[in-house]
Formats: sequence, C-alpha cells, structure tokens
Amino acid sequence: GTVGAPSGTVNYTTFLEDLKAGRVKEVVVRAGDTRIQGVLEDGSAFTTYAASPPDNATLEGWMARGVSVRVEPPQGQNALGFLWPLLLVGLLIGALYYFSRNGRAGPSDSAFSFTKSRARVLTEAPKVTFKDVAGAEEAKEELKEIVEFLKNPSRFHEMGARIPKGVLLVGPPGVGKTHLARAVAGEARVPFITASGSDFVEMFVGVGAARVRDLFETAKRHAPCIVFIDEIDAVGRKRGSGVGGGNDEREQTLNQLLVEMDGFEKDTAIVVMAATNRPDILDPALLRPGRFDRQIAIDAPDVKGREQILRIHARGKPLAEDVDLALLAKRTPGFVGADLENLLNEAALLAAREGRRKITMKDLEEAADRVMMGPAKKSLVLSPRDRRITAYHEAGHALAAHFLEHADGVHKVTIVPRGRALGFMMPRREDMLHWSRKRLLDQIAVALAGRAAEEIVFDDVTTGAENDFRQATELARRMITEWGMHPEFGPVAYAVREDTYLGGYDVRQYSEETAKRIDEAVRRLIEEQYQRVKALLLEKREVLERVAETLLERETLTAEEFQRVVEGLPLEAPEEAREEREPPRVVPKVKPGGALGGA
Ligand SMILES: Nc1ncnc2c1ncn2[C@@H]1O[C@H](COP(=O)(O)OP(=O)(O)OP(=O)(O)O)[C@@H](O)[C@H]1O
Ligand SMILES: [Zn+2]
Repeated sequence: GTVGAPSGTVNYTTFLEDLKAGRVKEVVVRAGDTRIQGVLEDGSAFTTYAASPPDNATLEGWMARGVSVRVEPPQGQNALGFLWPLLLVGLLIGALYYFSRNGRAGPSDSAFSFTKSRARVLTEAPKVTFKDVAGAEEAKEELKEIVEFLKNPSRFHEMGARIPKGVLLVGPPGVGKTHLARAVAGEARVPFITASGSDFVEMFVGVGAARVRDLFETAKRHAPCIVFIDEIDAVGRKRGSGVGGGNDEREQTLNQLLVEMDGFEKDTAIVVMAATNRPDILDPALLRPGRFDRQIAIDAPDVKGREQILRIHARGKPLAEDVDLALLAKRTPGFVGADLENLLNEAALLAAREGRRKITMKDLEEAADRVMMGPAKKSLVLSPRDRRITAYHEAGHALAAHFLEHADGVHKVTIVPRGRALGFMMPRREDMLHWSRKRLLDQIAVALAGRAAEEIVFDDVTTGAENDFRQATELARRMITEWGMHPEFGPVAYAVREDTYLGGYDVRQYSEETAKRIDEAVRRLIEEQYQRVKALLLEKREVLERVAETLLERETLTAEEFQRVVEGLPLEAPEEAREEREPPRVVPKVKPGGALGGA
C-alpha cells in the first residue's frame, strides 16, 4: 500500500470491473457495512459502496481472485448491543447456522496491514456547521464558547480568560462525535486536523511519538485550528495496563501527547478535541486540568433528535408522499445518527434498484430492518421443522406482547431470516425512558414467551432462545440490584453502574452472601414469569396456532394483520394487503409509570 494515498470514491461497478481485471490488491470491509475500502495493484487507494454489505460468499469470491480481504468488526456493534435488550424482543438465533457460517469463512486469516494515513488536514474550514448537527443541544451550547474563542483568540487572551485546551467528547459509536467536532471547526471557520488514536499505535518504538509530534507541528502551522483525535482510547489507555505489563511504544506515545498538550504556549489558538466511548479506561493524566479537562457527553438521540437527524439526511432525497419521518423516528429507538444516515441511504438504494423515482415508506421500513438486523436472507432455506419452530417461537413472543397488559404490543412479526436471527418480533415501542415494575415484568415474560411456546408445542426446546434469556436475566438482575424493585431487597442500590456506554459493568457493592441471595431471587423471578407466560399461551393455544400457521404461510405479519389473525378475521390476499396498507392502528396501551431512568 501507499502512505496517505488519496482515497477516491468509485462506483461499485467500476470496482467490480477492477476486480475482474485483477487490478484490486486489498480490501477492507466492516461487517454489516456497505463501505468497501481498498488498494489497487498500482497502489492507489479507493472507496466504494455496495448496495448491501458483502456477505461471506462474496468475500470468498474476491479472495479466490487473489484479493486480500480484511473484515473489521461491525461499527454499530455497540449501538446494537444496547439496542437488542431494549428493542428486539424475540430473536430466534440460529446459533448452529451462525457458527458454521463463520467458522467456514474465516477471512481474518488473510489479514494484511492496511497502511494508515497520518493526520488529515482540512486547511479549508469544513462546510458543516451546528445546523447540520441535529439534537445535542447542550453539547452545542457548551461548544459555543470554543467557537467564539477560535474566531477571535486574541480577545480572549487579552482578557486573560482560560480557555479549555482539550475537550473530550464521550458517547457511544455513531452518535456524531466526529460530526460535531467538525461542525465546531466549520462554525469557527478554522482548519480541522484529524487523526485517529489507532494511527499512533505502531509496532516500532518511537514511531507513534514521532507521529504525535508531527500532528502538533502541523497544528501549530495552521493555528487557530482544531485538532481532532478520534478513538483516543487507543493511545490514551491507562499506563501499565497493557497485556503482559508495560508497552513501551504506547507509553511513549501517550507521554508525547501529554507533553504536547502541556507545551502549547499560552497564546496558541489550538483546541484539541478527542472522542471516545470508553472514558473509563483513559489514563487519568489525560484528564487533568490543562489537558482534557472538559468532558461533553453525547448520548444516543431521543425520538425528537432522531426525527431531526432523519430530516437533515433526507435533504436532497426524493421522498414519496406516504413518508412520515416522525413515525419512522418513533419506530427506530436506539438508532444513532450513523444508523439513521445509513437507513436513508439503504432506502434510496432500494428505490433506485427497483427503478423508482421516489423513496417510499416501505423502502424506509425495509431499510430500518436492514440496518438493525442485516439484509433479509431470502435465499436461506430452512428445513420445514426449523421454520415451524421459528414460527411458533415468534408467535409466542407476539402473543405475550399483545395480551400482557403492560407489554408494548406488536409492530411486526416475521420468520424471514435476517442477520443472525431466524425470525423476530418487533414490539411497538416508542420510548424507552419510563419503565414501571409491571412493564418490566411483562417485558421479561415477553422475552421468555418464545421458549415457552416451543415447550408447549414441540415438547422440546432449542438453542434459539439464548438472546431472550440474556435479556430476561439482565432485566431481572437490574430490577433487584439497581432499581429497587424487589420486595426482599428494597430500594437499595446494590450495584453501581460504571458509565462505559458498552452496556456498563457492575461494581459490586454487596457481600458474597447477598450475591447468592440475588442469584436465587433472579432465578425465582424468571421462573415465575416463565410459568406466567406459559399459562397465558396455554390458555390462548388456539390463537397461538393461528398466528404460527399464518406466519408459515405469509412469513411476515404487520401490526394490523396480526390483530386480524388474533381476532380470527380473514386476511386480504397478500398482494393487495401490501399495496393499500392503512396506517397502522395504534392500540392504546397502559402508559408506563414514573421515570426510572437508565432503562
Ligand atoms: N446529530 C447528528 N446530526 C446529523 N447527523 C448525524 C448526527 N449524528 C451522527 N450523524 C451522522 O452520522 C455519521 C456518523 O457520525 P460520526 O462519525 O460523527 O459518529 P461518531 O460518534 O464519531 O462515531 P464513531 O465513534 O464510530 O467514530 C455522520 O457522518 C453524520 O452524518
Ligand atoms: Zn426469541
């Protein structure tokens, strides 16, 4: 590869031609992402976008052509990790299927070192401004001061005002940390110099430190400016915490960074912004006054924020009349900016592929499913038995979601496999802030309902409920240890959650003996809910059969279709049902009680 070769964006077709002609040397893809980056034999770098994330067979095909393929872990992994337990009740995971696929592909064997370009300098101020950043109002407010400073540093210096040198943006992946930092530079009309923490992670002692020095030399030449370091945790990890003790190279790099931050003269107008989703693993020295002493948290957007983000990214995209972005925002809890941008892009591709001129609501809904779960695997042929099990499992989730008073109702239930799931039931959930005890219990019951249905109908159970159990158990445990919702344990915080944005991990605050009691109580709580939901399904056995059989016939049921099947009404023929779909009727549900936060 070449160092810092400009990475031009090419058409996917061009890429395929290059591929056929043997001109492609290396590619890097991110699992679940449509972006493909690579290097041609002549050393030039390129970027292209596939219509859907390349699957293993495709990657194997490329490898067979002598291309060296590297697959990086999915970007949205964390965002999804936190979304799963909250949004998707009822993944039936084909564990065996999944593992066998992954075991076979193994593209990571052929990893190669993709030469990282060093700091990228945008000498022109970026065009992005605060109005391109939706939501994040508090963050923008806090950053205004920095914008003012960069616009007119001497005024601040004359006043002897102390301006933060370093600002740490903290938040889960894809919430727009980079986007926001770029907007600060855009607002202030100053150059934006970016680097990623991983650019500095090198094998050879001294290289990383030299790059840090380089970065700040560049910055000084362009001041006033913003230096942005993405993934600062890659260099900023606590010292001495490396595997097997110290890592000289990394420590030297970190030390160099500290030296540089201390070293600006008082009147240098450089603001260093950095982003991380793991503030907890940063070396405390980085957070000291005069370094990254200002932290700004950016959270996943709420429904309003999601709608605004959708509006921003829908600009310039032709939307059909039936498109309701507010409704789409409601249906995408847990989605971050990057997911929403991706969603609109996927929808545009879907419409374009079918030769339509406008993006419809159906495109958007399909795109949302794709972003969440990966593209539908239409070609995956399940055995009749697997299909039946999946249908009953998902029907179980759906019935529980429908009949339990405090559950969320059904938005959609399907046995079309997607991503790792063989089917799923998507609840009609609109917000995730208010969780009452009753709602949580129903939620646990809904999660367990898939397995309960399997047990009732097949008198046997499968491995497909792994994720359901993880979800149910986590909720049960948190009800007891964090939310004070178990009579035996009272309103005591047994566990304090560390704010890692990675699902958090618990710092235990209780004795061994309490730990045992908690485990026992979790087990009892889950067992109770399992029995409760199993009794419900037994009572509604007829409806269960009806829903499962209809699923086997139609594969997917929308909210209204599900409602009709439950009531025993006939469905329209599949085609018409699709064409003239009425807006879904919102079945009013009991509004959940007091704000519990952190749910
Ligand atoms: N609040 C927002 N308003 C508008 N667009 C957004 C917003 N948040 C994210 N996006 C879009 O999502 C894309 C990804 O965001 P960005 O790369 O800034 O996220 P990030 O938090 O830096 O993620 P990572 O930690 O993975 O680098 C951006 O290109 C931007 O267009
Ligand atoms: Zn399930």
